[in-house]
Amino acid sequence: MEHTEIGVVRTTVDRADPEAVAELSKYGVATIHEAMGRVGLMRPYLRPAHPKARMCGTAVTVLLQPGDNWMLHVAAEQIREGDVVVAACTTESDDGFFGELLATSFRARGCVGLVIDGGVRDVTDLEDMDFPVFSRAVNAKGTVKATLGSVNVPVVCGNALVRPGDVIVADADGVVVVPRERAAEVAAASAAREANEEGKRTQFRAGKLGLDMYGMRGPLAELGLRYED
Ligand SMILES: O=C([O-])CC(=O)C(=O)O
Ligand SMILES: [Mg+2]
Repeated sequence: MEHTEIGVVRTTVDRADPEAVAELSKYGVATIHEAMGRVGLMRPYLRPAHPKARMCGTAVTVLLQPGDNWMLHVAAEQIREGDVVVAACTTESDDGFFGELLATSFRARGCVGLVIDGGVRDVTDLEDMDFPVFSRAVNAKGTVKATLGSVNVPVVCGNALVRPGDVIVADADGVVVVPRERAAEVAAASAAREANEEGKRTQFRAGKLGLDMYGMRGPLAELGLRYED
């Protein structure tokens, strides 16, 4: 997707249903990604800026220009309780767009985390604040406020399409985007998947092998797998 909308701030966002967001917050990124049909994952170069980072919320999207964090300040005004800010950039840039000052501002507006296809700084402070951030880099290099981008337009962040109001879940495994219309359905599918895994876990704990649980012996024999002394 091309980033074509520059100089726009959409002030009305159709956010995912809060109950579905609360449901999704119970599940890990791997579970949600699988339950969705193996789609929606951002690229794995987006990493937590500190180990405990985890978040679930509705997206306020930002389109940044490289080396310029002006639109993050514009976005702050659009944040509502429970939002995650998702910041993409018109072209690759790993400067330190965001730090503890912006985190303080975002949190005061109700923001529960940031995903940014760019760099962040002040990561020790972010950890002390327990403000979850996922970024492509940690970089002390600062940014300017000189060029227009956009807020609350569809963006591509970490190779995934994010529309304002979509659900973002991020944990140590990565970042997944759940389209806002699918939030309740994906939460239900995640619950079913988790129940299924609990069944398998119980059997593994009891010593059962995947070979038997998944009926793998027949296909392996058909392919000619031999057991030798
Ligand atoms: O001020 C900035 O441009 C980024 C930063 O370090 C902060 O938000 O603390
Ligand atoms: Mg700072």
